Amino acid sequence: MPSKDRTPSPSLDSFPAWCSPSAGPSLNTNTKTKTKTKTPPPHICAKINAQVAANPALGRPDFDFANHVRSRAYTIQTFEFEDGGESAVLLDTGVERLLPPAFAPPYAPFRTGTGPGPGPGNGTFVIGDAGENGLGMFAARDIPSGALILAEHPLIVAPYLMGISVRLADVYAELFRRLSPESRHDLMALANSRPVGECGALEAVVRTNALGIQLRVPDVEYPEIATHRAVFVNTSRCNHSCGPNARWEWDTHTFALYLSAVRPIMHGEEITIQYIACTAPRDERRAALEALYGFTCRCAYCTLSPDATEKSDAARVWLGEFWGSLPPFEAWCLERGTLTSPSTPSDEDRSENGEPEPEPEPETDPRIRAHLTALRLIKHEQLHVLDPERHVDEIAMCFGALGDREMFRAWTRRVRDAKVGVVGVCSGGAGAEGEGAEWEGEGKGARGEVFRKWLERPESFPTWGWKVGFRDEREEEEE
Ligand SMILES: C[S@@+](CC[C@H](N)C(=O)[O-])C[C@H]1O[C@@H](n2cnc3c(N)ncnc32)[C@H](O)[C@@H]1O
Repeated sequence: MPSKDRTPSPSLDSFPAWCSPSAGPSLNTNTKTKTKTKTPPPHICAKINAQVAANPALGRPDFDFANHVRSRAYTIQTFEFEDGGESAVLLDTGVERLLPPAFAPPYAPFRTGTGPGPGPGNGTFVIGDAGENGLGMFAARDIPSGALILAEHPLIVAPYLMGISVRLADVYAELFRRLSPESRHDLMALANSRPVGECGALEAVVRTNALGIQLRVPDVEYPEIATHRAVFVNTSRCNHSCGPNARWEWDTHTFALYLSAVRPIMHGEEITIQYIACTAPRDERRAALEALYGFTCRCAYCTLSPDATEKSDAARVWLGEFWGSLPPFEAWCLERGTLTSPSTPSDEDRSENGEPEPEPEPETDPRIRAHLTALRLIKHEQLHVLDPERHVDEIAMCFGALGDREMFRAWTRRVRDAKVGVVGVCSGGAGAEGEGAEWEGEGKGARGEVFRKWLERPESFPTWGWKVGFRDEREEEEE
């Protein structure tokens, strides 16, 4: 039961594009040109290289800005979508070549925007007052875990790092000029948290509201950072929480973002996302949000008592390192390596967040114990963005490998309920209002069949009895 790997949304740094005059490729707004360029001054390259290397979200410790600039050429254009949306984009010509000739329609009910201020949303969310945090997005109905909240195209997209010799402000001004008056209005109505005078108003709005989307950069001599800044009318209204109840995913095929619930969200509850990965300790998270987005996080997980913060930090760091330190499933089947569990929060702590996961039996296998601990900590820290289903999946696989019919069936039912019974989209569609709209499941047929087969005949599960088999073989060898 392999589950889909999700990469965390990368955070955005705040250093300016290289602005040295007449040394980088120029911005060509009409044609796709490749300009021979001089290498930027070494002090600029060194500064940018250091900043990229220091940002783990970019994953490029070896980045070389001089090479990057030498191989760059950009186009600037407006995409108009059949659903009425529009995006003004500045793209590397290599990125642009990889885009489909026409974008597929979004996979789901779509709404381009709700206007600049508090508004009706799409029947699933509304934009409203979030107190000290300004405006925010709120659930306009109960939203089940896994359900899609909205899909939307970005208003503006530009590379995070531009090897370009024009001022960043001019790039954004040109993108802005290409938008319709409504889109310009929506864009400039978004929040601005940058200090006055740090940069122009437009750039400040982009920096405050941009999410880091990934657009692959192909066939260039020096493959570069795929992170691009993208600003959205609605999703950019979502405030950050270190225990968010929603996640967004970018899809290049439809050139759209999909926002979905990671746990049930109650009617009226604020819909939050994470701007940075939230498995770092509190002080690191706060410092990153301060540096990257210019605000001090006020979420419930950043304002715990010192004692609770210490426990929360330990749990988050442990969860963040979990998959990297877990020996491969096959190695576990061969009994090579285990993963030790950290100390877990006490029962009283856990009761705040609903029913705790059941304590594992003392004789439970260490790998299964570790997954159970992870599930408990995810629930306690409200870190459902970390995919609790992945742990449920693995627990079912482990019980399968151990040949434990009862537990395999119990956990496989949980996997099935999460994957098959799960809601997909709000069938009321864009603009559906009131109680009439229903949540539809997806993929019930074929996937449901597979689960039925495994539940009826656990031996048909691909890795059934593996661990027992290897143990028996070893015992025979030893004899
Ligand atoms: C992308 S905007 C989010 C929408 C914004 N609240 C609005 O009024 O449009 C980001 C800004 O919202 C505020 N914000 C978001 N999450 C916050 C949090 N957890 N704590 C404090 N301020 C937050 C900060 O001012 C931040 O710069």
